[in-house]
Amino acid sequence: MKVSSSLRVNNAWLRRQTTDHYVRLRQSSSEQYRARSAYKLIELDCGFLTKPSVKAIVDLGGAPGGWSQVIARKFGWLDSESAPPLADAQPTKNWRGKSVPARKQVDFGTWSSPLNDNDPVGSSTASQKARKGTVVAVDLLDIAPIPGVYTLKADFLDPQTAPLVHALLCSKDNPEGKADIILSDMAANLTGNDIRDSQSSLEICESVYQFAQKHLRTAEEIGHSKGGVLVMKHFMHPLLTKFRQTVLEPRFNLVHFAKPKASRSESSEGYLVCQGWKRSPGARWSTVPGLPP
Ligand SMILES: C[S@@+](CC[C@H](N)C(=O)[O-])C[C@H]1O[C@@H](n2cnc3c(N)ncnc32)[C@H](O)[C@@H]1O
Repeated sequence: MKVSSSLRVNNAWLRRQTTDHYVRLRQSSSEQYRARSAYKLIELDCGFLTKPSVKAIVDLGGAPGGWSQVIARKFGWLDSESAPPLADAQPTKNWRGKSVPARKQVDFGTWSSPLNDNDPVGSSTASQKARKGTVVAVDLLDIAPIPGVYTLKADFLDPQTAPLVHALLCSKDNPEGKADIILSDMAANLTGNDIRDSQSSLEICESVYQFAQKHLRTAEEIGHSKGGVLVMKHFMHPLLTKFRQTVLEPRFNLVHFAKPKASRSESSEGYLVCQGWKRSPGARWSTVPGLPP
């Protein structure tokens, strides 16, 4: 009997799904993570997610929401019914200065606020106490609401996106709109062309780094010693080691490659974990056409 190749692929996928430790863990655990990738972040976290000074986290490539669920849980949002006070809702204006109420279509994407619309401005002491931090998750795809998480549907590589992420980070406790931690699990759709795919991955890392240069907090006790933390997914690229050595290492106290156990061994993905963002300027870098060095 002839077995079609798509049937064979489906069978292999099914076999992998039913035997995979993390798929089973996800299905049996009470956390109800939306994606097995949640366990990658849990393994990558060397304590930075729980530092008391961490108040603002950006989750890039956040759909379907596994990493944001992990963060929301660490911040205490998932243990509480209460929403943050409306007084902290940002932005009240979009990047063009237009007023943007919660849950509104904006010019290049949709963002939704984690706020409870019925909660009047700063009215509830309980909600003040429950406020543990700001989470902004960005993806090309929809992210179903998660308590405590602003979700923004937009292309992070579009230059219009970064100002909106920044605006969402701004609050009365964080008027500069700095992020303590920037996470990127972004991956472009694979084309099957290894050179093109690894180039896209490096371009994504460069864009995330450029965002970090502007928006990552220095000097707080967060990662290794002081300063913000940046975690970026990457695929193998001939220039990756150079990028790490010339760009990341001069700007962070500690940079290491990590391959969490939850990351499938057959995947060439890995993560750059950079801790302790320093104030001093490092090497300038850009191979992305159109982006300033
Ligand atoms: C591996 S998934 C992330 C899984 C996520 N960390 C979780 O735990 O649910 C990678 C995501 O990156 C997103 N992505 C890829 N390129 C992007 C871009 N330019 N802007 C925003 N999101 C992007 C994809 O849409 C995809 O949802």
